Amino acid sequence: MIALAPVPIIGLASGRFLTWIEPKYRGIRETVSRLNSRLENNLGGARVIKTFNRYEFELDRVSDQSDHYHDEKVGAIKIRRAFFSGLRIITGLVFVAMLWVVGSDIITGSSSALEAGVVATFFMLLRRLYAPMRRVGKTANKYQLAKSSSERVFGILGHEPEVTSPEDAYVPESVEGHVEFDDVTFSYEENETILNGVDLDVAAGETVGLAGTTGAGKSTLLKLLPRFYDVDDGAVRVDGVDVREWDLPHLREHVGIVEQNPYMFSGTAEENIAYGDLSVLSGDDESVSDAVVDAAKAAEAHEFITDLPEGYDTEIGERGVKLSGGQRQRLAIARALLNDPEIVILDEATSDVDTETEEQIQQSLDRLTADRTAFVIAHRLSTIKDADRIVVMEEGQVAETGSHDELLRADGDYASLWAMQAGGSVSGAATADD
Ligand SMILES: Nc1ncnc2c1ncn2[C@@H]1O[C@H](COP(=O)(O)OP(=O)(O)OP(=O)(O)O)[C@@H](O)[C@H]1O
Repeated sequence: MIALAPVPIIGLASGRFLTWIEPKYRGIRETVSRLNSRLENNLGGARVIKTFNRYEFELDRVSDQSDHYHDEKVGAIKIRRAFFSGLRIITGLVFVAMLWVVGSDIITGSSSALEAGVVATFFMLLRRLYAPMRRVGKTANKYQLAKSSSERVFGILGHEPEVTSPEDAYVPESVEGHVEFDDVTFSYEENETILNGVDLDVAAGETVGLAGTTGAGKSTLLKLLPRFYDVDDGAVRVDGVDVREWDLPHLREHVGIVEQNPYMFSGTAEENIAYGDLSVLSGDDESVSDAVVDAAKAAEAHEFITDLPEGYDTEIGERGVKLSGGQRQRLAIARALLNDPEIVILDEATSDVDTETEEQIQQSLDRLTADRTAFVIAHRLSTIKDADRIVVMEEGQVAETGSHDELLRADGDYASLWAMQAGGSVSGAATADD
């Protein structure tokens, strides 16, 4: 009975231990993830930190997070140490008590059943009984540690995407590229309407330029087309079918996007262009795919790529850090050309580049938008001057539509934006162009 006395005590203590250690382990996971994201931010924003000389500030913020992590970790270690030491003390004390009782029995000869050899064997077996009992505690500890880690992992894995394909999704045999925004209302946050009743019918093959003051909702409107978000009210239709009824991968395959600051993966120039259509990669390291070269030529990117140290095989580094903004844009246009979508979205593709680069990008854009439905958001109005139609957005609504000449004659928002740019307050490009 003395030998078995620790069993219920260890069982109870293990139960208490689990409830004490659980919040500590969860705290450790949370603080370490905050510390990691702070470090990642610092690495990603290293240039901004250097520019503003914010070493000390960032060091303090990292130290703060590091201290929180340290405190949580030390808290867990204290509980763990108390628990495991407690287990050893309990089993040790029982061992001593057993020695005392049995030993004195043998010495005094009061128990005829106990011989020294039997007692020695009994104590050896007792050690074998206590070792797994202590292991129960260790297993409980590992279980709790794994539980708090897996809660975080499965929390992410189990996250349901808000935008998914419906059952019996629409899969088109061919796509024309007719796009309708029908009374579209949208907000990112509740009660903060960003788009308010936008109506826009764009024929297949038409090029629409979007203009308007910053924050008017131009980018947001176009994010609804490949379903990065869903409308709150109204509908976005492609070829007469609501995008929410489309098979999502098919929809996105037919909508190409060139962002102002396109993302480049670490890898070669060829691989980054081929991302638009991975089937063109032959797997042969020696030769460059003809389709990639054709796309690069159409995007005015071939020349600078062949000037790179290893041409198309040059590693352009994580996020394309070895390329200029204009070069990255042309690679992104080549990537989109290779995918050959029926609908393209170009978001402010010509801002922030010099005049020569702008001309090259303009040429590649013209090739990209030809024979496709195209939406071009541009801060430099010269980029969209020749669009079939220009849509001016203000405060989440369509304020004006028409051709460049019609809008100038109407003397509204577009005319004043144009006059402002021609006056050189935004960029000199419009002046030169006009
Ligand atoms: N992911 C987001 N979450 C919450 N609000 C957002 C998000 N993206 C944009 N907004 C808000 O939506 C409004 C419209 O932004 P949007 O980027 O569509 O404007 P824009 O007309 O394209 O502006 P710009 O010409 O400066 O790019 C802005 O007030 C912006 O703060």
